[in-house]
Amino acid sequence: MRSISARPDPLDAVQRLARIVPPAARLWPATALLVGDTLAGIGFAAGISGAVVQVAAGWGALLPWVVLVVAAGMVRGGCALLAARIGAEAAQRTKRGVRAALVTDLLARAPGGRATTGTLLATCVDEVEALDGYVARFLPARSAGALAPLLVLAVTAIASPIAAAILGITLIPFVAAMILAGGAAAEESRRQFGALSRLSGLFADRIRALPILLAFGGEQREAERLGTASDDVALRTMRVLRVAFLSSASLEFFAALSVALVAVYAGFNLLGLLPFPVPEKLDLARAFFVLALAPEFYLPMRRLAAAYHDKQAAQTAVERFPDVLFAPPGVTVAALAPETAPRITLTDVAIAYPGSDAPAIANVSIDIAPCEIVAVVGPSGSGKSSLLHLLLGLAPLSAGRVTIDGVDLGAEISLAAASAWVGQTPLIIPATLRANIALAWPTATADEIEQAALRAGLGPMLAARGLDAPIDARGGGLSGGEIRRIALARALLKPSAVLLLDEPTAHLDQAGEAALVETIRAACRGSTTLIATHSAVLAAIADRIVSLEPRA
Ligand SMILES: Nc1ncnc2c1ncn2[C@@H]1O[C@H](COP(=O)(O)OP(=O)(O)OP(=O)(O)O)[C@@H](O)[C@H]1O
Repeated sequence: MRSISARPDPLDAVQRLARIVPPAARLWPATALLVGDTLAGIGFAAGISGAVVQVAAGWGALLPWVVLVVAAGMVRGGCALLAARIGAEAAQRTKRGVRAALVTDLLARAPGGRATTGTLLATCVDEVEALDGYVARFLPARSAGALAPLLVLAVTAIASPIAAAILGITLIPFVAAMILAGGAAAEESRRQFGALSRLSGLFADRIRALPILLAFGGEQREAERLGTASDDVALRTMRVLRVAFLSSASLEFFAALSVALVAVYAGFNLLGLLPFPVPEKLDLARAFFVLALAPEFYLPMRRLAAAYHDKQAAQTAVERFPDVLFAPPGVTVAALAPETAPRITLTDVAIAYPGSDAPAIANVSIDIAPCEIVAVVGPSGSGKSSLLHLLLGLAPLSAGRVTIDGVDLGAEISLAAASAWVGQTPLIIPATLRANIALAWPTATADEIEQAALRAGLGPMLAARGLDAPIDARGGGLSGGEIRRIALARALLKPSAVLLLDEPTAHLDQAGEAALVETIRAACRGSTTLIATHSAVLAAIADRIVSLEPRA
């Protein structure tokens, strides 16, 4: 059995992020490097203060401090570089995993729903990209931001407890500004994502529909809609930038204020000019040390503040991901894959699509013996395709029971893995004819693909253009009949115990249909087969004909 989908679980953005990104603890090498950067910063400050004190004592006394300054500077550069690389690699892995899960979900998804191809594309490309900064920068910066300032505070307190107290007090407005800016950024970021997704969706869908738009003269109207959507993105982006600049300006202000206060205190203490008594007397080395160290106190938090926007963007993005990505492990939809032709039994089956008032079919009972061929006929809209989709897990079973060799085909089990399927609107991918046919059975040999193509009646096309003829995403250069034949070649290629054929001879002339009917008759041998058709010639090859009545 194969896991193909899962039951959604209502989670908020924070819980969703926790499900799909690596825990911060797993980014410990990047965090350790950022803390290492702070330790090197302490060494740098010690080197500066030592050098200042020794500057009059000559090169011999100065040299060790200069070496300390240079070494600390190099360590800082190395730490920053390595932390960025580790974070980027973790982000890359996360994005790859999420995109793979999203695409798997989209491939297993029933057709329909409100999301368009364009918006789904925007989710897979742009919105997954929003996880990059969160994993690469925010998570390591958050852990380091909790640890590194405490280290600096402790070392500062050893040199000057009052300078440490000044740093601690100025932290209050800094954190308050961070929280306020974060809240505003979240809202703007959410709006920007919505606008970006609308634009990407609109653009991708209009490009796909370009020939139709041109044919109906709708290009001007659609160009205007795209223009309005782009203006909206530009406006939202400027608002996000405005909040980002305002918040970073306010944070820089409090950080600079804190360094200035420490500088004034250290200077006045050194000169003995403080207008109030303090329980410590700083010498030049300690005064310089606390002054050089003060910016280090805010550096990890400024790094965190800079990455805070990444967190908001990631939270907004995960809110838009499909619920199925966050299902707890273990709850999955499985695919039945019997190796020999199974008995398929439908008892009082009904299919009601979400949002539809009337069911597409109701009270349908059919018992199909192993290897039996059943033709399903009925007027347009009577539910023939829906019946086939039900077995593939693409339509909901609303009432009744479907069993495959006695095993219930419930909401969580489909026959897709065991079936060869010819749908009414076959998917054509922008690739060669060979790749399009091999889609159904990627491990097929070149000879098997060619045989399937010939049996499906693609001989003339093969002779004229060959199996490596390129096909575009719209199936340009293919006739309706050729697209049908490609779909049939796929079904012939895939070894399967169940054949589900939905109008396989539509778009074919009489001679073409007659030739294909023979191929289909041969292909059905050894499989349990359901054929939805309007063609009396095709229905005639069936062992039994089941007629569906139109629903009022
Ligand atoms: N995904 C869907 N969501 C909502 N309604 C649907 C969906 N698919 C089909 N329907 C509706 O279910 C009914 C049966 O459609 P279905 O395509 O199964 O009929 P059909 O007999 O195969 O028609 P045709 O012969 O024209 O192919 C129709 O009223 C259709 O509008």
